[in-house]
Amino acid sequence: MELDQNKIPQATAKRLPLYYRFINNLHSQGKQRVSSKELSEAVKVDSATIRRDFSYFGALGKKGYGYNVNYLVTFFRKTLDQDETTKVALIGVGNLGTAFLHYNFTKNNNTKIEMAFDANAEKIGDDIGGVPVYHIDEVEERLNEDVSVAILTVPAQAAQAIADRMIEAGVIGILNFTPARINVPGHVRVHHIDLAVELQALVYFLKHYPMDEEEVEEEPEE
Ligand SMILES: NC(=O)c1ccc[n+]([C@@H]2O[C@H](COP(=O)([O-])OP(=O)(O)OC[C@H]3O[C@@H](n4cnc5c(N)ncnc54)[C@H](O)[C@@H]3O)[C@@H](O)[C@H]2O)c1
Repeated sequence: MELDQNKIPQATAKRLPLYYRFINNLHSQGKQRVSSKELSEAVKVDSATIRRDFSYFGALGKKGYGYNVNYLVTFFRKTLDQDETTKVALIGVGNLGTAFLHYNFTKNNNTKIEMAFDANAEKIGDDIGGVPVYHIDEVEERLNEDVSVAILTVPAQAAQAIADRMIEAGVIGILNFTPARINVPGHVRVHHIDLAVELQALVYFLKHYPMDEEEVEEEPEE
């Protein structure tokens, strides 16, 4: 059941946590099997894509049976390294940042926001959703080697300087919610989440690829 990570297309790999969350729920409910149709409805990915994705995992659904939930759970846990918790730092405890701190990520997967930083003295010292908020000037002393991922929810104009600082402190993954494009060295991965772009994409897809209840067609790859 070994998986060569390099052979999984990136688009498939990105859907892994989504699949994992749902399959894990089924598993904890004691379900033994799941059909690609059920999966498709739950994770909102068309069933042809699911079948193709799952074939990369070596999970071949049987007609009239579907997929074996135990197999999938074991596989996803192993692949996503769910035994290990990834520690995350959040920078910018404003509207968006505060909402994230209240959201309990660990319920669904093993990432945990360990600490948060802000430049505003009024926000320092608070404990939001169980996460301590420190002054941004303490980044270097607070961030230890364990924290490898940072979520950026600062104003756009602060994004690059903050990213540089985080990387200097050992961060190798950045989830960037600011509209700013940031430059990073080659060993750092940035995922950019731009709600305006996502919304535009949704509207575009609604216009050009209207949903058809009978659909089995594949969505275009990113
Ligand atoms: N609020 C939203 O719905 C939303 C949606 C999509 C994207 N965004 C983007 O996310 C980012 C945050 O948005 P928001 O609405 O939470 O803004 P906000 O103004 O409420 O929060 C920004 C926080 O960052 C802090 N900050 C400013 N400079 C800093 C620095 N140098 N170091 C550390 N902290 C610093 C501020 O004190 C503040 O607490 C923005 O870039 C925004 O464009 C927001």
